[in-house]
Amino acid sequence: MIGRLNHVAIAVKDIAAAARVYRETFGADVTAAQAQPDHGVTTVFINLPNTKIELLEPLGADSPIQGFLDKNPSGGIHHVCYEVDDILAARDRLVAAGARVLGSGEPRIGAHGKPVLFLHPKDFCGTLVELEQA
Ligand SMILES: CC[C@@H](C(=O)O)C(=O)SCCNC(=O)CCNC(=O)[C@H](O)C(C)(C)COP(=O)(O)OP(=O)(O)OC[C@H]1O[C@@H](n2cnc3c(N)ncnc32)[C@H](O)[C@@H]1OP(=O)(O)O
Ligand SMILES: [Co+2]
Repeated sequence: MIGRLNHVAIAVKDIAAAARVYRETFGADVTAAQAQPDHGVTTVFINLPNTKIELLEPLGADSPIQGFLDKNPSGGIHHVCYEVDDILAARDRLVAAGARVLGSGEPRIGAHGKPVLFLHPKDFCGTLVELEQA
C-alpha cells in the first residue's frame, strides 16, 4: 500500500535556528518558513536527493505538536510521511484492519497541496504516520 517516503518530520521549538543548522552546517537546500494555520504548525522543508525533512514549529495555542515538545524539549523525530496512490482506499483498508485514523478521519490538504491523513502512533510501532496522496 505505501510507496515513497515523502518526508521525515522533526519537531523543534525554534524553526529559524533549526533551518540555520540545516542550511549552514549541513549545506542543505532549505525552503522559507511557511505558516500552516489549518494544521497548527509552521513548516520548513529540507530538500534532499531522495526525500525531504520537514521541520515543524508550533503555531497557535492548540498546536498538535506542543505535547510532543513538552515531552521532548530538545525536539525530535515527530512523524514519517508515506505516499499512497489512493488515500481513501488506504484509509478504508487500514480502518478495516483495526488502525486508528486521527481527527475526523477525512483527509485534509497538507503542506504540498495534497490530501493527508494521520495514523495513531500506538498502532504503528510507536511512530506517528502521515499518509499523503501521491
Ligand atoms: C503541515 C501539514 C502536514 C504535512 O503536510 O506534512 C503535517 O505534517 S502537520 C503535523 C502536525 N500535525 C499532527 O501531528 C496531526 C496528528 N497528530 C495528532 O493528532 C496528535 O499530535 C497525536 C498524535 C494524537 C498526539 O496528541 P498528544 O495530545 O500530543 O498526545 P497524547 O497524549 O494523545 O498521545 C498519546 C500517546 O501517543 C504518544 N505520542 C504522541 N505523539 C507522538 C509522536 N509524534 N510520535 C510517537 N508517539 C507519540 C504519546 O507519548 C502518548 O503515549 P503514552 O504517554 O505512552 O500514552
Ligand atoms: Co508532515
